[in-house]
Amino acid sequence: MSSSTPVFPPAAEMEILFSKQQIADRTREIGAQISADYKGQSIVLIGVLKGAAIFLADLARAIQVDNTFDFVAVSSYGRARVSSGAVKLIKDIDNPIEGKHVIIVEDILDTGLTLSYLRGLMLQHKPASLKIATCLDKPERRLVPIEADYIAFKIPNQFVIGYGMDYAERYRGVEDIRIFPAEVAGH
Ligand SMILES: O=P(O)(O)OC[C@H]1O[C@H](OP(=O)(O)OP(=O)(O)O)[C@H](O)[C@@H]1O
Ligand code: HPA
Ligand SMILES: [Mg+2]
Repeated sequence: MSSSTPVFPPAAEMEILFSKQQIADRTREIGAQISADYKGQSIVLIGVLKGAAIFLADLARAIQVDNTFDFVAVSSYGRARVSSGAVKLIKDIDNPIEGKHVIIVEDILDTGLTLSYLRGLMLQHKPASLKIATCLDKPERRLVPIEADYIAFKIPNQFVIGYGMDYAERYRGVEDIRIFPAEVAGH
């Protein structure tokens, strides 16, 4: 096969890191934690397209307090490989968040470049409070100091797919979080 031919092995052949059931259980726990922390208040969840869409959909249904949600999209050129890590906003929030309790929702916190950029941007809108919820945290890869307030799972430095996360836009709909084979990622 030519080296430029994309290889998309079946997800079923990849090792499961977290099963659909484990993800559902942790999401429910985080939803309960958020519901307790914001008791009697309203919150705005801001999902970061596209990866966070699926976690946000599940998390929103696990939160018992009044909530709305919105989405932002960013483009990142060479983010994973270049430490300059320029990030640009390509879709802003639809509704104002000034004075609101905001939680940015991500699928994965990796180098931290996406979330530190978004955090700075959202703070300019003067929310009453701003927190971060992420399904996965890969602390070993951090290039900028940033931590999430709600984390479903911490993971080692392995490339994962599923539950919203992609390899070349594939596998986002895979229900478990699986380890993408390093030999394919590095081909
Ligand atoms: O901490 P970082 O190193 O910035 O990486 C994490 C970000 O990278 C991925 O998104 P990506 O920009 O690949 O787009 P996607 O959400 O559409 O997959 C992931 O969904 C996070 O948003
Ligand atoms: N998988 C998918 N997308 C990602 C990852 C990962 O491990 N890290 C940052 N973006
Ligand atoms: Mg993303």
